[in-house]
Amino acid sequence: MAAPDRDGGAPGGLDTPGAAQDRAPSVIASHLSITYRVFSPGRQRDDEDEETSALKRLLSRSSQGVGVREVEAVKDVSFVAYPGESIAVLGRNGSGKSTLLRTIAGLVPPTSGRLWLNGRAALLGVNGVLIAKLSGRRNIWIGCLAMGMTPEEIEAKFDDIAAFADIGEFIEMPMNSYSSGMAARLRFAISTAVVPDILVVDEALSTGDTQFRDRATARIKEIRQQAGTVFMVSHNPSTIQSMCDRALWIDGGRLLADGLPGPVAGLYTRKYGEHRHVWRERYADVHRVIEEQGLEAARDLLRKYEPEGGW
Ligand SMILES: Nc1ncnc2c1ncn2[C@@H]1O[C@H](COP(=O)(O)OP(=O)(O)OP(=O)(O)O)[C@@H](O)[C@H]1O
Repeated sequence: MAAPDRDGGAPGGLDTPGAAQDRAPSVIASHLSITYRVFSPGRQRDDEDEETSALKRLLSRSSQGVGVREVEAVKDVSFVAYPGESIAVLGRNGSGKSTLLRTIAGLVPPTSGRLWLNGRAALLGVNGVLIAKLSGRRNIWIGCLAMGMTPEEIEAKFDDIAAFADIGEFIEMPMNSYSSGMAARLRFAISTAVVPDILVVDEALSTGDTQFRDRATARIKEIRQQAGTVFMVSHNPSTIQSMCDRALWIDGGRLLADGLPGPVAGLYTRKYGEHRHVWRERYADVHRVIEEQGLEAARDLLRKYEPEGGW
């Protein structure tokens, strides 16, 4: 398939970053649309409970009240990504970011348009396969096997994964005894044990302490240096600026802008102001600082966030 024009889906008119355009693209999305079909069980009779009513209508196959609703989550999105790029996907709640990323990771099929991947894509996060009542050690095995590693590869990488997760003796304890930060570190360590050609990160970096974030950032840089392409959803402007060299702004399922992270994040912020995601991240930062450095440090941080004219 011929590569579509790089600016084809980015009516924002922003300069696109100077990626390694002499290299073959890693991802080409051409007029990509993704629609969910949601079964809606229709109206419930007054004299029946919800479950019975839905079941009856299902079994009777009556068309009355039973419907399929379509949700167009991603609409006519086109872009070309290159190895070594780290691309932030910005957008409000429900704008289609996760759907786009899940499609890139091969988890949701496109409804129309074309998606071409040069290499293996992996969604960061092995949540679905890990078993909370089993130990970290067992979960490393389970997660790595699920990612297609051979037992020999797991043996060879095991110590590195455990060291990256930095959970000490907890490795022998069930995962449900971990703090959220420990669990996040373990998941991240497992997920990045093999370097995929295309890494898809959906909010994984919003958990964990500052130190872990730094290590996670370094690990993502390493992946990029090994010629991987990274896509990540982030609502945090500083993460976007420090970790990404390109940003896609998805609004109502459409690609509104595609360009350097600064200008795209600037446009986004101008349209939506301080979106509540930013504040959610800030609250999380404040809580973390309280735990790690105490109240006084958290107060300093809050002062930094204080809007002009005060609270
Ligand atoms: N599995 C699903 N079945 C039906 N509709 C879905 C499904 N997943 C998402 N949607 C719908 O698709 C649209 C896009 O959702 P998506 O999760 O991709 O947005 P998002 O930008 O990632 O949102 P958020 O920032 O809240 O995570 C929304 O209207 C959502 O309700």
